[in-house]
Amino acid sequence: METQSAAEYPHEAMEKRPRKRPRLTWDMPPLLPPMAQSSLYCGQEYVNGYGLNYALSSYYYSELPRHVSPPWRADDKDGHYVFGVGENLTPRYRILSKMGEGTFGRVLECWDLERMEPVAIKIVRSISKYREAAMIEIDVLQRLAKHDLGGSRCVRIQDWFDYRNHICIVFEKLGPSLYDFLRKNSYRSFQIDLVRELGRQLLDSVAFMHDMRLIHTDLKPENILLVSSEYIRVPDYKIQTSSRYSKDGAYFKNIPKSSAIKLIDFGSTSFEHQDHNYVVSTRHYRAPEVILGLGWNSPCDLWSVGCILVELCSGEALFQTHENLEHLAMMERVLGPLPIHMIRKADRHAEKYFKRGLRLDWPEGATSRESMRAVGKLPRLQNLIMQHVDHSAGDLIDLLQGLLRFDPAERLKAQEALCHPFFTRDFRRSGYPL
Ligand SMILES: Nc1ncnc2c1ncn2[C@@H]1O[C@H](COP(=O)(O)OP(=O)(O)OP(=O)(O)O)[C@@H](O)[C@H]1O
Repeated sequence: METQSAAEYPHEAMEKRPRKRPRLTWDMPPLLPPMAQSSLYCGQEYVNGYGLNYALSSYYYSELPRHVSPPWRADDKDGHYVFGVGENLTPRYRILSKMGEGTFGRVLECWDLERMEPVAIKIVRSISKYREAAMIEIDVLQRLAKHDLGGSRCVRIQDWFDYRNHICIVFEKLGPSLYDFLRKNSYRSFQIDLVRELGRQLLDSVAFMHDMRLIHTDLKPENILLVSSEYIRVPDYKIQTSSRYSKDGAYFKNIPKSSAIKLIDFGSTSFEHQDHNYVVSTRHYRAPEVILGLGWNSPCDLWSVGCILVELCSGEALFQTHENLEHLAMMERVLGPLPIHMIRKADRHAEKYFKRGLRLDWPEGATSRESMRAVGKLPRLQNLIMQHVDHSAGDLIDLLQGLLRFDPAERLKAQEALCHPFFTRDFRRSGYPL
């Protein structure tokens, strides 16, 4: 068994969906990347999909004084800060690479020249609505940090500042997201003991937030980061019996060396006392009450956890859809019929998905044969789990049925889920290292 770092993963040709799915714009076709204005600045991300290597950029930047910020330059057309690898952000932080991008801004790996350690800095777009949301995120992060004494559940904020009209949030640097890990591992599922350990930590973090009357609202594998980038390469016995993967190296899969995870992205976090009727969550993880316009609260996070656990077991998102009616049809296919009392309360935008206010307008309302096929090929929850899980399937199915209850009032709460036999029963199983 060899130990490697996730940053060294080969990019495999099994792309099924974009690296990062925008929260609310996901239902629209993804935007093409803007033309690289200059390969020297933020164009670095367009060089064959990889960042410029540090040595190359430090060649360009060798002329710059070491401890100053670069001269002011205009933001790009989307309000993103234009950066160059190797230059300083402020005199304290040197930019090493780009780690990620979301709706709110870009996350850069930087070297903290004061504490001599790597950090991740989210540079928020210089657009007022994102600046305002960033200030709320900072408030949430500071509340979480105050109460999460061990700092083990949510990413730690180290500092924040306003730089050239960009709110910059300095975080501890974490490893890849669970989504990145699955993707770079050809979407091979995680073994059940790892799913159990990830699920336990995820629910513990959600319970912690809910105790503080905070609702994350955007839980998804992209927003769950492994603390460490290290992984182990092991033989993949499941796949050795399948002819699907017979290329070189395909008999191996990567598993994280440590299962420790933390939540990130509190940009959409909401307070429980607020009025909740707007649309939240990334499509695949969106709860039925959100789609039906019934109003939502903390149970919407537990629905997302249910979808995430299925994805970790199967390797693929459970509800791969872009539209509401198809999404509801998929839910019914996997979980059974929607309760009539929820159908009756659907708001005026959602009532069109139902026939005479009694049942889903499906398959009559389907937009294409392809859509009907996508729904039709989905198995029932029990079968789906049995296909992927060898032991503990019964307990896992029972837990998922509690997390994926249509009625939010009946859905398991995070603390209740943590007490479920899937987590508490003694299987004399091999624990997964934290
Ligand atoms: N502390 C961190 N350490 C390592 N990588 C990080 C860290 N924080 C964020 N990232 C990377 O940056 C990406 C974007 O971060 P984040 O989700 O906070 O941005 P966002 O703009 O709020 O995204 P969204 O569009 O989902 O709201 C993450 O998916 C992850 O890959």
